[in-house]
Amino acid sequence: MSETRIVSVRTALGLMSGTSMDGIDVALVRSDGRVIVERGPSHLFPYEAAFRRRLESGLSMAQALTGRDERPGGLAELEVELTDRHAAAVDSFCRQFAISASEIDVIGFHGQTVLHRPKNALTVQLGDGARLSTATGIATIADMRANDMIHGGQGAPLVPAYHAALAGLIGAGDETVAFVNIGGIANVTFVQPGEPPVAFDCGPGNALIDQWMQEQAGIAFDQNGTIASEGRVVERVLNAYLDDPFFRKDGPKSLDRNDFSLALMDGVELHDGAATLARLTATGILEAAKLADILPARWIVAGGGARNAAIMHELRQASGGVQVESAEQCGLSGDMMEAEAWAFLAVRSLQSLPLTWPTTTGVSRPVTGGVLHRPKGD
Ligand SMILES: Nc1ncnc2c1ncn2[C@@H]1O[C@H](COP(=O)(O)OP(=O)(O)OP(=O)(O)O)[C@@H](O)[C@H]1O
Ligand SMILES: CC(=O)N[C@H]1[C@@H]2OC[C@@H](O2)[C@@H](O)[C@@H]1O[C@H](C)C(=O)O
Repeated sequence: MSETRIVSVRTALGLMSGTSMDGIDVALVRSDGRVIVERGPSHLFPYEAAFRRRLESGLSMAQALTGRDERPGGLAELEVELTDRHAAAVDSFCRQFAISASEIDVIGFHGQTVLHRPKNALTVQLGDGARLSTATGIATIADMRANDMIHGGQGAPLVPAYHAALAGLIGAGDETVAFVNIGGIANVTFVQPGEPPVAFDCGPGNALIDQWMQEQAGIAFDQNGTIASEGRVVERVLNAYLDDPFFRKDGPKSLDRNDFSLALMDGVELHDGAATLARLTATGILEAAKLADILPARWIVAGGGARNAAIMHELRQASGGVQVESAEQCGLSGDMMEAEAWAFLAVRSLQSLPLTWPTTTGVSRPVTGGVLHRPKGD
């Protein structure tokens, strides 16, 4: 009798509170952990300015942490509030899309990164998986970065496993596709046929631009890159940023939100500063292909930075004729890709499939990850 492998398709909800700290992205994905069966609805639940400021102060408090589970000062309280906001987002999402919690097999819960020090094998995400599971009544996988670090990995990026599956979904075939995420930090994944993904963080994304806009103009971000489009790149400042050894280092490598600052921007005018930082982001992305020595057939750009026309213009100018598309142009969601990824990773975690590879985080061997929490009383 021939053995039939039964692969179960799970319905998963991914929850992402990214480094830009703009809110909670929620996305539903159906998958067997290898193939994306369906990309379901998704929604952003934005943080109001006051909570965003509390998260920013959480980042400052976290500077002193030496262990992943330490929660001194206001961090414990902040973690409870953050978790409860995620539970409320799940509840609103289910109501909005008429989904019953019982239809969701698993939640992939990222939490909020408050500290990332790969050199010290330390990455800290606020978010209480047990509390979220009990509040929602849904099995929850949290702490997906931890096992990677235990096995010598950077703990980031984790989204490449999903990029690889997306390449299958869009029918990339024999082509090498580069997926770019321009979030608070930018990261790139090269998906080559028949190979594990090659990925790393490649430089600042929107976080630095947002800080610049806030500091210089009192506004949260450079909408559509309009300010940058009216400025001129200050080569002296650009080169000073690019002098950072990070840009010459081969991957795997990952960044903390605070690894780059505005310290080099002294004396720069608002528009020129925005233009310079947009060029910096684009340069970091394109340099990644040189560092990896991979020539992609196309670049697919996701994350909030894909809406910054100045960054997209810079990428297209300097890509050497290689097509640069937004995720939407490929029928994907640029805003929700990471939340979808966390749903997909949760299914992989349930099946003990690898979340990371030596080529994505530098982990010693492909490893799974995540900690499963079941609702109390189940
Ligand atoms: N219309 C727009 N024009 C320009 N920039 C935009 C626009 N919409 C969003 N952004 C930028 O995108 C950011 C949010 O990006 P995104 O949600 O991808 O980041 P994140 O997921 O928090 O970060 P990360 O991927 O690093 O965890 C905003 O802070 C803003 O800078
Ligand atoms: C430690 C951490 O939260 N890193 C984030 C951050 O934001 C972008 C980049 O830096 C990436 O490495 C990672 O997030 C994505 C979702 C990832 O792990 O793939």
